Amino acid sequence: MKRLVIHRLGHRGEGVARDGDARVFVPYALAGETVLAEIDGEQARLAEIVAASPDRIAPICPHYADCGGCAVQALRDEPYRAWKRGLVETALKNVGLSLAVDPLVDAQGAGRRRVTFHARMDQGAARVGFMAARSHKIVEIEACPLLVPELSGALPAARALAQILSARGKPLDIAVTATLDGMDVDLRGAGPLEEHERRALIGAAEAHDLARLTNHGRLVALRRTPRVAVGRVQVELPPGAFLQATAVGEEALAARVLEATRGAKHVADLFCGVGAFALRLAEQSRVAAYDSAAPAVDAMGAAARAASGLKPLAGEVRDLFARPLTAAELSAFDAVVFDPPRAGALAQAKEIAQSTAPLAVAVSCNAQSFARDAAVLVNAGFRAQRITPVDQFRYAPHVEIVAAFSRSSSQKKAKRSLLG
Ligand SMILES: C[S@@+](CC[C@H](N)C(=O)[O-])C[C@H]1O[C@@H](n2cnc3c(N)ncnc32)[C@H](O)[C@@H]1O
Repeated sequence: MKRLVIHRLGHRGEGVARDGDARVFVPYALAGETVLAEIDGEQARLAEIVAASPDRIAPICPHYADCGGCAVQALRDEPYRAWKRGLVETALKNVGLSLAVDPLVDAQGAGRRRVTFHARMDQGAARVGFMAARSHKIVEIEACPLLVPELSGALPAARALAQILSARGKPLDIAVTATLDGMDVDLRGAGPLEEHERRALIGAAEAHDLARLTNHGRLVALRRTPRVAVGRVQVELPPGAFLQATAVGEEALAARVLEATRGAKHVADLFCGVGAFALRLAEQSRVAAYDSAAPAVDAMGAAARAASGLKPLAGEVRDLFARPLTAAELSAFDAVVFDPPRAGALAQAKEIAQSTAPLAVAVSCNAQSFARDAAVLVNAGFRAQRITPVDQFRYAPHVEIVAAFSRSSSQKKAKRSLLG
């Protein structure tokens, strides 16, 4: 057991201490605290807080520090917000960008509208909950206070579904999304179902009033078609489709995307998903939207066709990692919005940099890949107008970012002559 002084909160939310020349990460310890910890390489297990930080508060959840979902729940609001905003500032500094970052926007709203539980089978019994941090151990929980009330039945439903498949002995991921029509559940890990399992799952879907149950995206039970509201439009959600974690988070990101692109006649929305931005953008601009997930692009298109008063919205299925929009293609747009997965969009950012597009709006769920892609734009003459961190994963080390980058017409002209 070692006595350690925590000097800062790291980017995964753990306390960072020094043990001689070595750096040690102590989960659940806060900056300024003196703790006793068991050290194992770079990691340490918090055994006792000898001197607590004045910023330490009681966590809201009894499973905190067990279930692995929340990294920082025992920190006062103000330092918590400073830490999250600092994640973005630090990532930018690490790529040589010293840019102003807005205060953190709280986007917890009514709670997270999607959750993935894990199930492990133990002698014919399903254990369902969250995975402990840095472990495959399942922590069985009673409820998660971060979820929307519409997901209050998600755990009992997940337990019932997992129990039906427990004889397989395979671990499962059970993704549950709250929709306008009830819970939409997608099972992963079971493989193809036997007929008796399918029948039992259909029974459980009825008993737990699920809107839809799919297995690896394949329909098991459809009781109501799950829809989500996107602005004033409704979208029929394809199984397993991406959705921003909170409704308020999606609105906060979309509001900033709309504000930045106001006045743009023709906008590209790259990595559009089911159209969280594209369907709203189509209220003010002509939009071309791209994503590699065909069901998402189809759902967005159907929603646009059913809506009235939207400007033209063209959806295209395209793998933007393998085949990013080229600089020449991008030059047709007045603004380019891109919202890639965690890996970021390096190839796409390089094409934006080479294009004559005057405005790029980056939305990201990863501060490191955001900073790397932002550096590509800034080095090509774009100036950051506004960088806003949005907190829809409260207590977790994830932060969403929305940032607008613009460049002057002389820089556009220089690019145009390069492109010929
Ligand atoms: C962070 S989500 C954003 C979706 C949408 N903008 C939203 O806010 O709901 C990232 C999207 O990238 C898509 N995607 C992942 N890999 C891709 C690729 N290689 N090419 C194009 N789209 C991809 C996913 O299908 C997903 O819809």
